[in-house]
Amino acid sequence: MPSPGLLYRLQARLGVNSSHHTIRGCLAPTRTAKLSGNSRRNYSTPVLTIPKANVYRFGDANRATPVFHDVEWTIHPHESWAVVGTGSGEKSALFDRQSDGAHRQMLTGHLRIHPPPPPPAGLFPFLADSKTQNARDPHDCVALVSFANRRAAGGAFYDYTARYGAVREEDRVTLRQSMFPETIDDLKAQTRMALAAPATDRVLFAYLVDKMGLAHLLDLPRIALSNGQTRRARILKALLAKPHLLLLDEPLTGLDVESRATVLAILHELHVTSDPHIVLGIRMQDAVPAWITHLAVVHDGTVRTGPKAAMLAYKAQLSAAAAPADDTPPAQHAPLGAPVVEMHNVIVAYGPRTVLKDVTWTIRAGGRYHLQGANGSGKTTLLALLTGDHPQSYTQRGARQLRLFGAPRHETATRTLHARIGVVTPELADAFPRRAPGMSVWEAVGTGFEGGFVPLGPAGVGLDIGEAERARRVARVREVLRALGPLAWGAPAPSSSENENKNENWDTETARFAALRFPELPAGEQRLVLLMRALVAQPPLVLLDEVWSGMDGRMVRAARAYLRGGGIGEGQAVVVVTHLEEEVPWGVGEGVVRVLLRGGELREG
Ligand SMILES: Nc1ncnc2c1ncn2[C@@H]1O[C@H](COP(=O)(O)OP(=O)(O)OP(=O)(O)O)[C@@H](O)[C@H]1O
Repeated sequence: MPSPGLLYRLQARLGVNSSHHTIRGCLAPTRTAKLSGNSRRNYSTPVLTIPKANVYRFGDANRATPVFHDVEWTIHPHESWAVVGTGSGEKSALFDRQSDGAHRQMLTGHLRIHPPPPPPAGLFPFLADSKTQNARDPHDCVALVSFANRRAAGGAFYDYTARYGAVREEDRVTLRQSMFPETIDDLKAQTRMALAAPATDRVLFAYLVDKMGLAHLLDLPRIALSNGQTRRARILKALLAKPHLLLLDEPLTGLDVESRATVLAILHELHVTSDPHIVLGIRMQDAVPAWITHLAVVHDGTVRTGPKAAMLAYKAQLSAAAAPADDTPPAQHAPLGAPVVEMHNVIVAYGPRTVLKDVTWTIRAGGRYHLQGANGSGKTTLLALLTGDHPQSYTQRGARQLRLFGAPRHETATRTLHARIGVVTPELADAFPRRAPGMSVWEAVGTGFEGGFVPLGPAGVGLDIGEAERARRVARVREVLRALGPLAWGAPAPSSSENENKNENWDTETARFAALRFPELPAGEQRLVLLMRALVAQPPLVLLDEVWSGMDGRMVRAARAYLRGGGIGEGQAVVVVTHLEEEVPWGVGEGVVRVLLRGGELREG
C-alpha cells in the first residue's frame, strides 16, 4: 500500500478524499487496496536487512567467488542511504542494470544472497504484512530508475533526431499521456488526459509536476523534451508508480544546478515521509547530498556500510586512489584561426515556441568553448543545427545566417557534416546500436571517420578510400585505442581471469579491448569508446555534450589528460556542454570561452 505521509498531507491541503479510489503501483497481496489507515506501513521495521552474507550470481555454487563477500547491511526507516561506487562496474552489480543485459542487481533481487535473509519478507522486511505475515512482491514494490546505464529497448539504433522535426504519429504521446498510459488511446481529446486516473494520482501528479518545473511541458510530445526535462519526467513517473522503495541511480546527471537542488529537495521531502523510501546511487567522485545520513561504499567485492561521518574518509581515500589530482601542465593556448561555424541571427521555433532567437556566434579553429544554459535552454538544439540533424538548419537561408566550414549550411550534405564533426551527446549514447551481437569496439571507433552507425569496409574504417588512407586510418584507430583504452584508466581489462598480469604487452591488452563487443561493455567504457569515435578522425569541430557521464574517476582523469595533452589538436575547435564548470577539460586561463544560452539568446564571455 502507498504510505500515507506526503499523500495524506496533499489530500488534506487540496480537499481530496481518496478513500474510494483504487491505488495503482505497489499493492497489498490482494492487489486491490483502499488508502486507509489500517494499511499503513510499519515504520519500525527495517527497510532492508542482510545479516552477514555472501552475494552470488544465480547458478553459482557457494564455493564460487562471490560478487560481494561478507555483506552486513541494515537500512532502518529513519535513515537516508546512498550507495557509492564506480559508475562502470561495482555499483551496478549492487544496484543497477548490468551492461550485458542480465539483471543481476542485488537490491532488485537478481543476485543470490547466502545465507538468505529470513522470511517472510527476506531482503525487505518492511514489505511484510505484520498481520497476515504475507510479503508484498518486491517486483511490484521496489523500483529502479537508472541514469547511469540506460539503453534503448532491443538495442537497435533509433533516430534520435526525430524530436527536432515533424513529430511522427507514434511519437506524439505527450508528457501527460506518458504519465497516464491508460488514456493514450484517446489521442484527440488531450484535455481529457488524466481525468480517468484516480484522484490520488492526480493530486500527487499536480504537486510533483509543479515542483519539478514540468507544468509548461505537459502537452508537448514527450520526445520533444530536453535531456534534463526527460530525466525529471522519468523521476516523476517513477514516483507516480508509488513504489515503497525507490532506487535512483545517479539522478542528478545532466540536471542544471537549479534543478539539482530542486530534485534533491523533493526526494528528501518524499523520503522523510517514507513515501517512498529512497536510496540514491552516486559515483565515488560525487559529493554526498546533505540529507544523506548513511553510506554503502562498494569497492573490490566488498560493501562497507555505516553512518556518513564514519564513511566519508573511506570514500575520499578510494576516490583519491582511483583518480589522483590532475597534474597535467597548463595547456598551451594557441591563437584562434579561421571561422569554422558562423551564425547570424539564427532562429529555431516550433510553432509559437521560439527556442533560439537571433543567435549570433562564431566558432573558430583552435577555440575551446564552454556552452552553458539551463535544462531546455536550447544547447542540444544549437548543436543539432551544426551537425545538420536539425531540419531547421536548412531554413536558415539568409546570406550569412548559418555557414559551416566556410559554406552555407544548405549547400553542404548532412553526411559531409557528420564526417567533419566529432560528436558525443547523451542522445547519441542512448541511441548507438547495441543489438546483439553488436559492433566490436574497433568497429564502433572506426565509424567515427564517416560519423555513421554501420562499420564500413574490410577494416571497418571506411569504403573506397584506397590502401594508403586505409592504413592511415587503421593506425589512427590503434592510436586512440592505446591512448584511451583500458590501460590508460588503469582498470583490469574485462576478461579478468586472463589478465591478471598487468605487465602484459600494451598492444596485446589494447587489441583484446578492441575485439570486445561494444554492447557488452559497462556504461563508462561505452562512453569512452564513443569519445574515441568522436576524436578518431581528428575533425575540425568536436562537440562534447555531457561527455563524462557514466565514467568513473579514473576514466575521467585519463580522458581529460588526453584531451589536454594533445588529443585535441591546435587547429581543432571544441564545444563542451556541461552544467559543471569543473568538468571542462580546460580552464578559463587556458583560453576557454564561456557561452551562455538564456531565454533563447546567446551571450559570449
Ligand atoms: N518539437 C518540439 N516542440 C516544442 N518544443 C520543443 C520541441 N523540441 C524541443 N523543444 C523544446 O526546445 C527546448 C530546447 O531543448 P534542448 O534539448 O535544446 O535543451 P538543452 O539546453 O539541450 O537542455 P538539457 O540541458 O536538458 O539537455 C526545450 O524546452 C524543449 O522542450
